[in-house]
Amino acid sequence: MTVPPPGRLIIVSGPSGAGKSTVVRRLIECCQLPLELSVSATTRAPREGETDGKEYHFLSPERFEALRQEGAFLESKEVFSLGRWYGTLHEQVATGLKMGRWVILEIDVEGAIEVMASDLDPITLFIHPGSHEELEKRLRARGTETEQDLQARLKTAAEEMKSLAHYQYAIINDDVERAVDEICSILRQSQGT
Ligand SMILES: Nc1nc2c(ncn2[C@@H]2O[C@H](COP(=O)(O)OP(=O)(O)O)[C@@H](O)[C@H]2O)c(=O)[nH]1
Ligand SMILES: Nc1ncnc2c1ncn2[C@@H]1O[C@H](COP(=O)(O)OP(=O)(O)O)[C@@H](O)[C@H]1O
Repeated sequence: MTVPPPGRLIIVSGPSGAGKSTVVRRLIECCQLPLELSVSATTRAPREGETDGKEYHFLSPERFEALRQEGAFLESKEVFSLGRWYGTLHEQVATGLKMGRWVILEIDVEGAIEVMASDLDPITLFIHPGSHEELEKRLRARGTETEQDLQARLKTAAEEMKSLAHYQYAIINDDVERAVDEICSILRQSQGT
């Protein structure tokens, strides 16, 4: 039996609305690397069109807390201070890496900094939309948040921008295909490192 080459961990952070999910989805489709998205757990409600187990594992707060107590999470955070939790499951990451996959964590800055301090040696990318005005425009156009949620996301975005220096690469998502090409090149260059 052939042993697969070792996997890599990739962290993608950036303000809500920057286009992380859009870019990551396209990257997985078109970059010729064994990429896979780590499906996080969350206590937030599914949006229209989201499926349990695909975008997230949607859990009750009780179930999430039980998993946290059991140590099932590599990291977990209350993002946006609205009482909703998000967490990366150890198992998702371990299984992917063991199979030689390049596992992508789409996580907030606090969670990312915690993983950066581990021995997992992630490639770290921070995606941003170019300006705060553009971010607000995208969030409003997406139309998935209440006004309270939207304001919390914009406030957190301003904070998250201050952490850009913690990341190896800053990507401006002004154009999805261009951003995807840039990230794909970065990942290809890091092959073998
Ligand atoms: N720490 C941590 N943050 C996460 C995780 N999953 C998602 N997030 C963060 O939570 C934020 C909100 O996610 P979501 O509610 O899906 O909204 P969206 O990013 O605006 O589509 C994202 O921008 C991510 O940065 C996770 O497993 N851990
Ligand atoms: N380069 C871009 N230019 C314009 N709109 C974009 C771009 N990238 C993503 N979007 C749109 O912006 C919104 C937020 O993108 P999304 O991928 O949901 O962001 P995030 O995952 O960072 O919260 C979506 O409606 C998406 O279609």
